[in-house]
Amino acid sequence: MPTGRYVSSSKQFPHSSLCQRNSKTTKSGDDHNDDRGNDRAQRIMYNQQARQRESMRYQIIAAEACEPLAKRMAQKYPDRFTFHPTNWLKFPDGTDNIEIGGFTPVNVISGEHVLFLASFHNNDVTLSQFQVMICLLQSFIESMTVVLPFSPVGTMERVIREGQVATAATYAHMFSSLPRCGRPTRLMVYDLHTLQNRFYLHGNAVASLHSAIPMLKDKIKETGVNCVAFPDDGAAKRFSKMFEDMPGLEVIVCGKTRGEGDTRIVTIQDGNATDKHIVIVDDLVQTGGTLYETGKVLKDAGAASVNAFVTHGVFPNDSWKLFNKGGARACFDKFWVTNSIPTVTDTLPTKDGVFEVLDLMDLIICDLDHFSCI
Ligand SMILES: O=P(O)(O)OC[C@H]1O[C@H](OP(=O)(O)OP(=O)(O)O)[C@H](O)[C@@H]1O
Repeated sequence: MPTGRYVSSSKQFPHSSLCQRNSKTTKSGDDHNDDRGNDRAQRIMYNQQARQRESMRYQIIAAEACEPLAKRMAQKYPDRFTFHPTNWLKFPDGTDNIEIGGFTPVNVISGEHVLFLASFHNNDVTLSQFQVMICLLQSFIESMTVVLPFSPVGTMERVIREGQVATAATYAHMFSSLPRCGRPTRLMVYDLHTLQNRFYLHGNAVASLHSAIPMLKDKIKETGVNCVAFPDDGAAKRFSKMFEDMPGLEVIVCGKTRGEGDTRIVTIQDGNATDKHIVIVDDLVQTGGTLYETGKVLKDAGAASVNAFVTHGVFPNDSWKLFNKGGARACFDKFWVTNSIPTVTDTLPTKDGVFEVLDLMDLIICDLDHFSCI
């Protein structure tokens, strides 16, 4: 049973290398500013607040698909996270019969900071999770942070005909209408399709936007990749600034138009692929048409090797099979994807060397303490 909201300083969360990259807030102030008394006092206060945030402890409630992640977090940092399994049951008529963990035999949730690990991989589980979020927010909790690594409706943010439903906006409406526990719900999302979607939230929910690109940068340093390629202008605008601290890394920007079905027409707009070891970077893969056409164009232009990275492997209808060894689109040496959609990436074959699933756990834990990482 938790004994307080914060762990003692001797049990603070140990920084991972991912956190150290963002650890400006926890470093002591530079001496050359000592003469500016106000600045120094402000900095000390800021650092104290940052340290307090890093030692904040959370009670974890997780969607069924996120239970393995919740267990791993609690196992690795038991002073910081306590996981309470929830019974996601159904009545015979298919309606929810849920019992949230941590309330019986003793209520250890009320008065605490709750971390809700969410996965919206279909409408049924999404509705169940909204019901649990409402119930938690009505249970006198101190705060609620929802980690939804992949927002599946991110691409449905606009309509071209009256009557179509922009589900990015309607989901945001549902989040915004959640009860308030005293402060707004923090919604942590990774590599949201379009950044402006954050402004669809209002009222009782605030978006906290994060990126998995730091994990790709580690892979670039480990391998011989010396060039990043963006399949379209949107991806270039979205991600290119995140690589500015890697001097020597070449950049290629492509242009994409969509045809019928999964037809994509890709052309190189800027940059030279000759003899480069390239990684194509995008937020998500669905049919794989975008990545495949980009890979083909880069190889035709003389690339020495081509790899792919996406944060979200959506892969409807097992479209990943085409990229696996022997598949009709097996054009990548490595295909990196995070486990933001565990129901999909847990099924990816990783033994034959094409797919590598990057674990978001340490990044999520680090990002809990750093509010703007885009
Ligand atoms: O694997 P695929 O089926 O090719 O889909 C993946 C592509 O779809 C999305 O872009 P989209 O073309 O929707 O961008 P837009 O918002 O500019 O239309 C996403 O950013 C990828 O580039």
